[in-house]
Amino acid sequence: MDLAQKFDNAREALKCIDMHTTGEPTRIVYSGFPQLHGTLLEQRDQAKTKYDNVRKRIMLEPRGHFDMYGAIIITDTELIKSGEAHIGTLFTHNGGFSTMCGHATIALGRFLVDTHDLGVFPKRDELKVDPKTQTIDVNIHAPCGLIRVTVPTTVDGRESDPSRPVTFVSTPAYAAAISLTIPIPAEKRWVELAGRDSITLDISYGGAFYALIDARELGFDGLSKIDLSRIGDVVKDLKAYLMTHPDVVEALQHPEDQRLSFLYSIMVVDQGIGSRPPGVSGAETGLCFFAENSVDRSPTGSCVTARMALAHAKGLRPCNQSWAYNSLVSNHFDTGAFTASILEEGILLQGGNGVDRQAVLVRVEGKAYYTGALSFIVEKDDVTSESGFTMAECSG
Ligand SMILES: O=C(O)[C@H]1NCC[C@@H]1O
Repeated sequence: MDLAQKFDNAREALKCIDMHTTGEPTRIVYSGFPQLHGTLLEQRDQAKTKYDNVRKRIMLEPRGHFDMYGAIIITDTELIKSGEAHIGTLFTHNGGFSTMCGHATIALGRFLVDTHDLGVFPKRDELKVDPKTQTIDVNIHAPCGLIRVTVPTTVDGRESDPSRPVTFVSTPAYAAAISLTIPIPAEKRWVELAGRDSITLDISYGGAFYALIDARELGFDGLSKIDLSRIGDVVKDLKAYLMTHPDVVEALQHPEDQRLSFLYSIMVVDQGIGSRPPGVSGAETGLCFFAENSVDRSPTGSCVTARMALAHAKGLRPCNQSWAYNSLVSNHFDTGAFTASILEEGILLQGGNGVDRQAVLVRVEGKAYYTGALSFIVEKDDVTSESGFTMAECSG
């Protein structure tokens, strides 16, 4: 038997399609992940507590790597049952399971249109092509809520069209704290701060919470030339500290669900630079450290949503104005910026916990491409099969 076929047919095979969005990987797991039950957030809890070894197996080495990212296809959720969503997903990375991911949503959009196996995507036949725009709408249930994705297609709608961007509209986004001044204790004052004892940052929500900090606030001279490993060390240290600071903890209270109330990432921004696709009013660049200090190669779609909400709250971004968001990779290739605009403002999110927020709806667009297809198997005696590893663990 052909070896690839043998792996494909293995009972415990985890089957994946790999894609990338501006260089950021999405490993789409479409078969073989253990069965989960309940609401999507309950399924996320089960995945975390019962199957973290499977996540590690496919995210970490030797099958993945420190900066791998994944999306697990979920075919039964409360929003699928109610008819609002066509499919569900759990997002995963080097540290656990996240609540929203823009770059993976863009990749998933293409995958879901191109998949015609009803065992993988039972509602594929319900998708309709819009003859005017030659696009298909797919509603994806993510842990943060319903994401409306629009995928350009061929005329008959059987395949996605990679030459045009996928767009998505995430759940309502809002600025959670503007211009917070955070004192930095003496033992944490890394050299770049040059004696300053505080930094100023914003916190914004785009399906996950982001702390947004200008590179200069951290003592770096923008993002056009950066010591990646040094800024990574600074951000890691800072994130651990921020998570203990009462003003930050207060800003991270999500109005609807405590399971969404955590600091996912620090996004270091440089407003001054960035490649600028035609038709946008401005551009900026960000360097996103998320989960266990993974570096996003893409412009971070969920943070683009959060940054648009923040700029709107600061009075800098009116509805329908298009803005470009870059990563180091999109600047390097001068292509691949995500563009975004605000579709709706003044959405009131009323929390049972007394936290009310004024939110906006943001449309984000970007392109994703396929890189391959994989079947991961477990061989007897292979110690890495249980849960993979990171080099940091092995080096003590
Ligand atoms: O595009 C995004 O939203 C994501 N990329 C990796 C980290 C974020 O989840």
